[in-house]
Amino acid sequence: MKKALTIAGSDSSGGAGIQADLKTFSAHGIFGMSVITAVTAQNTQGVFAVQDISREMIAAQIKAIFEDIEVDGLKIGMVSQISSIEVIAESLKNYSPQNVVLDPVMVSKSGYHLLNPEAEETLIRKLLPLATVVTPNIPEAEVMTKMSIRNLPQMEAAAKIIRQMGAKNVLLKGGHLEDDSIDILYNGQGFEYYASKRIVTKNTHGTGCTLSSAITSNLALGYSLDEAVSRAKEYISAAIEHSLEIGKGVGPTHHFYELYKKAGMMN
Ligand SMILES: Nc1ncnc2c1ncn2[C@@H]1O[C@H](COP(=O)(O)OP(=O)(O)O)[C@@H](O)[C@H]1O
Ligand SMILES: Cc1ncc(COP(=O)(O)OP(=O)(O)O)c(N)n1
Repeated sequence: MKKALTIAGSDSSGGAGIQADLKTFSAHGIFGMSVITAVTAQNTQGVFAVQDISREMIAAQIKAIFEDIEVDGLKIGMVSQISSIEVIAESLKNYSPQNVVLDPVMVSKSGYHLLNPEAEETLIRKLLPLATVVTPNIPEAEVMTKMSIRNLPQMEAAAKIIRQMGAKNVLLKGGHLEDDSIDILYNGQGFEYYASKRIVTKNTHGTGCTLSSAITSNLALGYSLDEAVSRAKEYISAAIEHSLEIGKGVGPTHHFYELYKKAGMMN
């Protein structure tokens, strides 16, 4: 059985973070493991508190896994502060992990700064070079490039700049634009495009986490990056199509049974 690890924050409401990642790994028939970087108190209406896990405990979790278990795919999600980023980068150097998907989580849809803005530069400098692919959304790409992104040509220009910052591949997600939802992958030579019809729903909590952990799952299963993204896009589209009216705010995507069967059967 293939094994994947998520290094990310816990979402008490289960829609994003570690919880979304583990559900996605399971749906793909992957054995999921976690290193928790922070515990958040959040629900469909907002983020109310965050407690960071100490750098010693983050290092100990990473060591415990890598010294014992083979990791076929690694996703890095919410990392809130400079010291956490530094310890993750230092620890991972000992293990040279393959198939690393970096979701540079910065601000939740409810507007909470999950990454301390002071840590943005450290995240780019320390984690980007470790990533097989980095998956910013439009606001994250705007922070990274300091440019405004409103259309496809601007997405392409931003992806080129982010790759120059040290990522091997850049998947810039278009979920925040108004038109059809198009994600673009840049590998330094050319672009691949992954388009889907915009699904009209308010329930999109955890879309970025789900997409990045689906890519990680597919890479762990041995798919090429292009195939991994293409399959992950199918997965997230179905999970949004069937998203749940849970809570009073932005409900979560749904890793429903048929989707488990589909992702699993496609293995
Ligand atoms: N309303 C939607 N309809 C279809 N796909 C969507 C929609 N919203 C987001 N997506 C897709 O979900 C994935 C996550 O995108 P995005 O919402 O931009 O990221 P994040 O959750 O990090 O803000 C991308 O593949 C994006 O294209
Ligand atoms: C613990 C935790 N990690 C990441 C996020 C952000 O998740 P995302 O998939 O980008 O979805 P939104 O929260 O923006 O809806 C999070 N909220 N919590």
